Parts: sequence; structure tokens; C-alpha cells
Amino acid sequence: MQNESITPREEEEMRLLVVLEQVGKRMRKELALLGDRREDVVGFRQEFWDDVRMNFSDSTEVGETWSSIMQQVELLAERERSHKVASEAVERLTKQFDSPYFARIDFAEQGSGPEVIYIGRSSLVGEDGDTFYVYDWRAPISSLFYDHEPGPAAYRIPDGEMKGELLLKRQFVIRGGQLKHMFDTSETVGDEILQAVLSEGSDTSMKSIVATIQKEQNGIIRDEKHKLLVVQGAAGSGKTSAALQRVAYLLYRFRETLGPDQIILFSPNPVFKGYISRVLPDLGEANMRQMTFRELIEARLGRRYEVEDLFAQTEALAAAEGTPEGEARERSVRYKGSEHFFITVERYLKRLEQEGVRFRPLRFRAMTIASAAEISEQFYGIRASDGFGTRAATVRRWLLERIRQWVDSQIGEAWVEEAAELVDGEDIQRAYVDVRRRGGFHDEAFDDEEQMGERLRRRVAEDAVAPLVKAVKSYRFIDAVAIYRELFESRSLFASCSPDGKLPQGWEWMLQRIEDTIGRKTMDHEDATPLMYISEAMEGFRKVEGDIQYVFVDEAQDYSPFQAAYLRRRYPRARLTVLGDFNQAIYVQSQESGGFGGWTRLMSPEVTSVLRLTTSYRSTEEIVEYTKGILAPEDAASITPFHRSGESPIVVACDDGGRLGERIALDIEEMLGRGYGTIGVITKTAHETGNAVALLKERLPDEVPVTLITGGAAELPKGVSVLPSYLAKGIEFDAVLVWDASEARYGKEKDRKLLYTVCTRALHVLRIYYTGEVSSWLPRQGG
Ligand SMILES: Nc1ncnc2c1ncn2[C@@H]1O[C@H](COP(=O)(O)OP(=O)(O)OP(=O)(O)O)[C@@H](O)[C@H]1O
Repeated sequence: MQNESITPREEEEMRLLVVLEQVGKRMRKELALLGDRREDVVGFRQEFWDDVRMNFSDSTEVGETWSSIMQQVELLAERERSHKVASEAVERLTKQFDSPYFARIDFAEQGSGPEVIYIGRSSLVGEDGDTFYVYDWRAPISSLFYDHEPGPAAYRIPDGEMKGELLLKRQFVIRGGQLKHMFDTSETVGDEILQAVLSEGSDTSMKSIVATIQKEQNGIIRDEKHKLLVVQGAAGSGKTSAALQRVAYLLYRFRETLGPDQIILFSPNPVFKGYISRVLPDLGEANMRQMTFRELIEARLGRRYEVEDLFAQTEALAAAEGTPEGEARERSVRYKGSEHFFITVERYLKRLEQEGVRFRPLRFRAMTIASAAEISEQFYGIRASDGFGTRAATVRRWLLERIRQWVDSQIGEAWVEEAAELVDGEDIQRAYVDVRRRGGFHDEAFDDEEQMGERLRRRVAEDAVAPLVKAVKSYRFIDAVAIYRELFESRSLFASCSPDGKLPQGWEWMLQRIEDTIGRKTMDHEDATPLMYISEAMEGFRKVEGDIQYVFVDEAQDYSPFQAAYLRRRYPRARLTVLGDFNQAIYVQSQESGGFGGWTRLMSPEVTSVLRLTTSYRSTEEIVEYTKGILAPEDAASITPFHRSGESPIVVACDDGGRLGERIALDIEEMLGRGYGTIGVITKTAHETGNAVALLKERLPDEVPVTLITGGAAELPKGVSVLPSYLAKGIEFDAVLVWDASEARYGKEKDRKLLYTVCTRALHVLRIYYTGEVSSWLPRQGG
């Protein structure tokens, strides 16, 4: 019975106490468990070596020692595993102690009375196992909170829909176990809690948005129907946030079958990787795998080539702009990222099934173990229908056997004898252990010495060919680079593979460029993905990660259609969630496709969903309206700001670079004085950052931290960060100060989106500085 004199707030405060008491009880239990086990583990570690019987006096003893160590390691791992389970629970409960839930809904299913549901980051069930004090935000019923206003409502259940009426929707801010605020949605205009959250300062890492997920975002988070989800969202519309909440949702929804290592997220750069790494742990989930496309390239090609990265490519294109060389390169970058080229390569691969695969001969010193022609004969001797994978694997086995036979044939050869003379004690020891393992060195064995000699020689020969074995095992006998070059070296071959039978414009230039770069063991960024694709296809995509169930691609507008198609092949069984903003397509390689074409056509329309997010949550209304003015009106039309007001953007004219630095330094001090924790000074290229840092350090007091962010940095620090535009992708700052937005720096058509990307990183303050003439992309009203 509700007491008339109790206000809803008092009622909620009492209920909070009940929940906290439950959390406390659980916590005590878990802590006791943890305490027991911790002592266990610490003590055990100390005893670890005492219990191991250490004896290396002979091989039998070594074996004994080894197994005794392994036994202890197994035991320790076992104990640490259960210890981890307990500490995860303690961690979760600690968070629940701080803030056990953030929402309440009262829902009456059709034909029954209202049920009161509290929603939090994780669930809390009473000791009876029946009382749900708090529901996890990912439970089916919780979606009512995100999707509906009070009134008729429904939520999805595994076998249909549960309909009813939402009677109350209440939001709470609970911190440190205290009820700070509560609002009923029906009582307030707009979303007070979202307002409050967005007005806070930004941090050096991204936050979870669990308490304020918006309806359109919830649609992305909970989609289970589509194999390909493509999200076009305005800058700051919560694409990355929704993606991470979706990962957490999927891990919960499919917890029996899906682990974090079966989810992979492609991030734009290492800075961004660090930036988002705290969201999932904050939601109580382990992080998924994160990768940059660059890492894929490095893993495959980096050992043998110095591969240019996307940023270096961008800067090289910028530097050569306007020259014939620059134009030719740009054309080549666009072409090699295109679907046309992907189809050409696919058709080339088809041809290679019949003929043309280039192999490297297997040689040891001047001796040929298997010639390229022999390898080719083996390869093409296997049915084409078996596919590249089976054929390459069969040839690999054949080559390994061939090496083994060759080693046998070499035991008596002079070079082996000579090398055996030179071996050191350790090798002799190993040969001894070998012979012994085979039952030698007992009374009846008269030929032990001879055996030892033979073992030694064999070992010497095996050691000598070890690099060859390794190369064969990693399929180095397939010469992917020669295969790729061949496509450009033969005009008729290229034309016959090209879908329209034509050579691309600038084909001769591309051929010459490949010769120049690859000959020097360097590689242009635009050649890396096609080469990687050919190389992996030739091995039958043996390294494809069939295990990966979900692939997320953030900042998807930066990928070329070729890269999109390649990723689809690489993760053949995965469902794809692709998020991007065509207004932020800043790289030449993806401009051809309008930023998205490559993705939306990857799968059939029935399994594809293309969604839009148009409300921008990051920046104040003033900043959103201002930055919309940078874009072409048709591109900006649908972007709407969330109603949060702040300072209008300011454009500041400076006489020269020195003055510009001076003015920015002054403004930095002002921003710090106003309590802004993260300030981003964003330059166009990496080239300018060094100069900017030097100027700022000179003018700012020593205690103001100024950090230069480079491509390799993985942490975003507090204070002032100086970084080039492309590293600012996806991240945000309380205040953004744009370094030199002059017409000279941002005057070209392709600078428009770059300037937009840079300016939309700002949460509260945007100031733009320039020397000379101001970029004509900036709206006039700002100054
Ligand atoms: N529902 C929400 N509740 C609270 N904050 C939100 C919500 N959606 C987005 N935000 C905030 O808006 C900001 C931008 O979000 P996010 O970085 O996910 O956007 P994005 O679309 O990936 O942006 P961009 O494309 O510009 O990199 C973040 O600070 C995020 O916390």
C-alpha cells in the first residue's frame, strides 16, 4: 500500500536503499570468496617453486621436472581462473553500488496489472533467484524504455511481440548510491538527462551512453535481422557510441555462443583505438578485438616492403597537387581503390586458375631443390575445381617432402661434413639427447658414436634449410608480387580482365610507378590492398577468420570500395556493421564512391539495411549550425542539432604565423581557465604540427601540458593536444582550435569535407584562426 504522505521521490529513495542492501549482501559474499582465493593464489605462487622437483641432471630427470612444472602451472591457472570470476563479480557490484539503475518503467501487459521494472547496466537478482531488482539494459523488456513514450507500447520477445501499455517512464541520476535527480518523461520538455550528460566536459576516453540511448540508435544496437547494417550518420550523431553499445548488446544476447574474440572492430587509427577502449569494460564486457586496416597490411606485407600508409599517401598527394605527377598519382589512387579494379583482379584470379601463377624456385645456395617450372607443374597438375587453397596446400606438402628428401641426399656431402666440424657443445648435447631418446647409449649399442655423427650432420643440414622450410610453410613459393606486376606488364592481359575491356586512364604511368616502387622494396598504399588480396586468394584465404561472427567498420567512408570488397572476402561468415559519414570522406581513395557505394552493394538488398542518424549530439547548436554551412546545402540539409546552447564559433584573422600561435596560446589559457579539460589544436597536415607545438610551448607557461599526437600514439592525454586533421577522426575535444584555416590551406574542393571533419570535433567551443585570406568554405556569418 502506498502511503499518501510519501512523495514519489521519497518512495524511490526507499527503494534505492532496498536495492543497495541487496548489492551489499552480494558484495560481502563475493569479497569473502575473493579473500579466500586470493590468499590461495598468493600463497600458492610462493610455494610454486618449492613444490617443483628441479633436476636437470639427465634427460629422464629433465622430463620429470618438466611435467612437474606443467602440473603446477595447470593448478595455478585453475585457481587464477576462479579468482578472476570472483573479482569480475566484485567489480560489477562496485559499479552497482555506485549506480544500480538509471531508469524505471511501469508496463502493463495486455490483460494483466502493471509491472515495475528498473533498468541498469547489469541485472541484480535476489538470493531467491526470482526477484529481479534490476534488469539489464539489454533484456528484451528494457527496449521499452528506449523505444516508447508512455502509452501503447510493445517489445520483441523471441517468439513474437509483447503488447501492452507503458504507464510510466522515469529516469534517474544515481551517483555514489545517492539519488541525485529523477524525471518522469511525461513531465519534462525534451530530455533533461541527455542535456545534462552532453553539457559535461569531454574526457580523454569515450563514455558509454547506456542511460540515454536514443530510439534510432537503439534500432542499430538491437538489430538482429540484417547481415549487413550500413549506418550513415552525421558527425557526432553517435555512430561509434551505438556501435560499441551494439557490441555489448550482442555479447549479452548471444552470450552462450559469442565471445569478444569473435567480434572485430576496424578503427581508423591507433589514437582512436585507445580512445574507445574503455567503453566496453565500463559496461562490464571484455573488449572485442580492435584493428586498423593498416595492421592487416603490415602483417602481410610489412616484413618485405616498406609500405606507405594512408596518411603518408594523403600528404604526398597534397604535396604534389597541381603537378602532372600529382594528377597521375591521384588518378591511380582512385582507380586502384575502385570496384572496376576489384572486378579486374577477380577476373585475373579466375584466369590464374588455368595458367600464369608465378612461383619462386626453391634454392639452397647454388643448388635448386625445386625449380619454378616444377612447382608450376605440380600446381597445375591438381584439378582447378579444388580451388587455390587446396592446390597451394598440396604443393606446400610436396615441397616440404622435397626438402626432406634433399636433406637426406646431402648428409654425406662435403658442405655438411664441414659444417658439422664446426658445431658447438650445445648442438652436440642436443644430438646426444636425440640419440638417447631413440634408445641409444646402452650397452648393446656399438654404433652410438656413428649415430651421433649422423645425427649431427642431419641436424646441421636441417638447420641450414630451416629458413627454406619456414618460407615454404608461409607459402613464399607463390610470387604474389610478380603476379601483380604481370597484370600491369601485359596490356592485353589487363584489357582482357577489365570488365569493359579497356585499360584505365594513366595505365602506363601506373606500370612505371609499380616498377619504380616495388623495385626499391617500397610500396604505395594503393597497391597494398590489391596485392594483399591476390596473395591471400592464392593461398585460398587460409588465414580468413571464419571464426569471426561480427565485423564492425567505423569511419567506413574512408575505405575504398576495393577494401570493402576485400574485407567481405576475408570474413566470409561475419555479419557486418558499417558506420560512416559521407560528409567526412577525406581520402582520395574513397571519394569516387561518394564514401559509401562500396559498402551498400556488398550483400543482397534483402539482408541489407541502410539507416540514417541525423541528430548531432556532440556539438552545441551553434557549432552544428555553423559547421553545416561548410558543407554543400544538399549535404547539410538533414543534419539537426540537439538543443544545447553555447558560445558561437569565432573566426580570428592573424597577421602571420607567429601571431596566430600567440593568439591560440592566449585562447588556450582562457579555455583552461574556463575548466575545459581537453583542447584540440588541429592542423591540416602532420607537417605543421611540429611548428605549432614549438610556437605554443614557447608562449605557454611550462605547467600547461602540450602534447603532440602522432600516428603511433595510442593515448589521448588531458590538456592540450596538437594533431593533424586525419588523426582527429572520430574523437572529440571540449574546445577545438583550428590552426590556419586560410584559403591557401583549405581552398580546394576536397578540403571542404576535411575542414568540416575538423570543426565537428568540438563539443563546446570552436575557434578558427587563419592568416592571409580565410578559406572560402567557411560560412561568412561566423566572423
Ligand atoms: N544517446 C546519447 N546519449 C548521450 N550522449 C550521446 C548519445 N549519442 C551520442 N552521444 C555523444 O555524442 C558524441 C558523439 O558521439 P560519437 O562519437 O559516437 O558520434 P559519431 O557519429 O561516431 O561521430 P563522428 O562521425 O563525428 O566521429 C559523444 O560524446 C557521445 O557520447
